[in-house]
Amino acid sequence: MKLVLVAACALIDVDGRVLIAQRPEGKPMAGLWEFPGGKIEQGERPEETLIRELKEELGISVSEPCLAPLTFASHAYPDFHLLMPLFVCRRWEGTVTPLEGQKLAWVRPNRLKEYEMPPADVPLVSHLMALL
Ligand SMILES: Nc1nc2c([nH]c(=O)n2[C@H]2C[C@H](O)[C@@H](COP(=O)(O)OP(=O)(O)OP(=O)(O)O)O2)c(=O)[nH]1
Repeated sequence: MKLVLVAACALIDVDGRVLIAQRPEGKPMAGLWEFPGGKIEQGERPEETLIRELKEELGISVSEPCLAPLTFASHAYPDFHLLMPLFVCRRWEGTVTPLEGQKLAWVRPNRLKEYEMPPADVPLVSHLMALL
């Protein structure tokens, strides 16, 4: 079974809301809501992946000390096993902008369950609720 490493980040605004993004049409799991992030590339550390992805997807600059590890997902999809650390970040520079045409939503943790997420993400929501 292929092991896929993905780094994900819950951005949290001053009101304690969490940013989620809708996976676009044409991608696997299209329409589901996920945490921003992406696959960890060869030679990258997860923090570097997130700094790169948050810039590419959302146009914001994040510095490494602002990325705090929260928990991780370990989930068997039919065709690969996902190992995904989830960081939280409360400070960034710039304005969150959907640069890849994705829909974004700022959601209170107790309402995250109203948004359908990939199965790997479901256990992560309670960790966010406990944090916030
Ligand atoms: N970014 C992110 N990915 C997630 C989450 N939950 C979850 O199962 N995934 C999965 C979906 C994908 O299989 C993988 C992330 O890959 P990706 O978004 O960089 O890539 P992709 O599926 O668009 O595929 P590709 O075109 O880059 O090959 O992790 C999540 O909360 N955030």
